[in-house]
Amino acid sequence: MNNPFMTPDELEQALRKIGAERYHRNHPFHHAMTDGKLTKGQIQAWALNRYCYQAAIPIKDAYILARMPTIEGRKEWRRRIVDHDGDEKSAGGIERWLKLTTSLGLEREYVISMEGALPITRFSVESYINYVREKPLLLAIASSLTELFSPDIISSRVEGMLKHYDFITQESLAYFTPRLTQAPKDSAFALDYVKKHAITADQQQAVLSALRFKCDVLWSMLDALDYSYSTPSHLPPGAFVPR
Ligand SMILES: O=C(O)c1cc(C(=O)O)c2c(n1)C(=O)C(=O)c1cc(C(=O)O)[nH]c1-2
Repeated sequence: MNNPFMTPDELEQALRKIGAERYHRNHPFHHAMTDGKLTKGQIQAWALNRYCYQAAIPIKDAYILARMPTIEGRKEWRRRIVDHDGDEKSAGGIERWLKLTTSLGLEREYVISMEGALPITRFSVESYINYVREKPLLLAIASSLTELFSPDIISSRVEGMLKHYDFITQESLAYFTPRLTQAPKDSAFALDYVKKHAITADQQQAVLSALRFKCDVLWSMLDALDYSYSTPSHLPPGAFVPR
């Protein structure tokens, strides 16, 4: 099928439509979380599995950084890595995520080992890293565009969790506060890049499928949690068992 060439703004609209339909904000597990329907064990499992994603982000960003041809682009992508890994002055996002898992009663070393993560979590995260490593730079950058939609899900998550779970505090959710300013900065750069560099109809279609792929990564991680922790007998061998 021949797809027509879109203006950059039409491309942005098409990307936003994908987010509206496929972003993990629409997942039943997210709704259960924000409606106060999850047990502490399910929230522990979510935080433990999500650690794998957090830990992968600077790795995939390093693959992008290595291929960025401009100083401006490298500076931007280096900042993203520092946001997650931290520097001499401040702890990064991964460390802040570990504060959350620790506050939930999970042992730091156990979380970092990823031993208790679900197989699908590991496969999804690995496929994201591989995607970024193997695809052209344009698509690697496009796959980060789920961040266009993350401030909204983060706000609803934080609000819902603080309202419904007495074991969650503002402090334990501190990971998310800087994300509300970091993510718009990240996604503004990435969106601008994609709008400028997707210059054929085929490239535009590829950009859209990169975003669909990334939505699938996030969606499958919640599918796995939903399936495995709704019914204890669905737990794969070796996975974290809530006590
Ligand atoms: O809380 C969320 O639901 C959520 C989603 C996403 C996302 O949409 O990929 C990211 C984050 N958080 C996040 O904290 C983060 O640092 C991040 C980096 C990226 C990326 O692909 O480069 N996505 C996300």
